[in-house]
Amino acid sequence: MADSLNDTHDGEILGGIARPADLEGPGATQLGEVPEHQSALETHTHLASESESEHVSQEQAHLSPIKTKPSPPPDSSIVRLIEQADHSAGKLVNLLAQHFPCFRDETRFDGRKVHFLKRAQIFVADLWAAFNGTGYGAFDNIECLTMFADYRVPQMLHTLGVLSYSPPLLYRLRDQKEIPSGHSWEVQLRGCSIWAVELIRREIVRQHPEAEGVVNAVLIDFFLYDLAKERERGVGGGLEVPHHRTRSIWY
Ligand SMILES: Nc1nc2c(c(CN[C@H]3C=C[C@H](O)[C@@H]3O)cn2[C@@H]2O[C@H](COP(=O)(O)O)[C@@H](O)[C@H]2O)c(=O)[nH]1
Repeated sequence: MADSLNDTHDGEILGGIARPADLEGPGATQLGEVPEHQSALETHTHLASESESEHVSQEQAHLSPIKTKPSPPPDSSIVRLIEQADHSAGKLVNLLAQHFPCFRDETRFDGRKVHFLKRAQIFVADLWAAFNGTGYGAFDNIECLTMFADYRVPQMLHTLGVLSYSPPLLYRLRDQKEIPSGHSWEVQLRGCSIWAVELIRREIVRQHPEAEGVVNAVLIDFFLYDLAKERERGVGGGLEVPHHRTRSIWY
């Protein structure tokens, strides 16, 4: 799935395993090494062992004290970040993930790192939608965002017959038992939803060439999410199976 995203879109799609080449920067490289509880901007510290401490204190006796300047607090003012992104939706997503650990929605699948960045992407899409693509909501490449991989859209895609589930997964969903965050099923539900929405987008464009550059994953996601909410209220036939249950901060 991810390889095809990469092959066909030249790394433009942000979610899934693909990561846009033009968005890789020092921040992006750093992300992989920063534990979730530690801000990417925090200084790396380590607790010295007892022998190290002794060694250090003997050495320090011969050295003048080192004056360390406290590092300035990170400028994570949201307007500054938006300006820094320079109208690139992908850049803003990565800046948000870099500055706010709670947006750093990344996991591993099949030995590879996967960047979903759902909340960072929905932030940018909200900005785009709320400002109607102008001012702070003006982005040159809104089409580089993926759908927002959580639990409503996969449920809707399944109800529409776009996604089909293996029997063990179906049992788990019907039982409404938890699927742990990062479990292969959860990652596949999210990843396949991204790919399914991309395939829907391509099919729309194939049938309506004038929709190229107009229809994007954000709009398809908003449509499917609203549809899922309607179906939940019993409008239009309900939903086939319950949505997956995962406790996580990433949705
Ligand atoms: N894929 C996708 N997920 C979406 C939305 C929305 C609705 N849109 C706006 C809402 C706030 C932001 O400003 C969004 O633009 C909420 N959610 C997610 O559903 C969850 C809320 O659960 P419940 O309320 O029970 O459906 C929560 O994880 C939330 O992030 C969407 O459009 N697409």
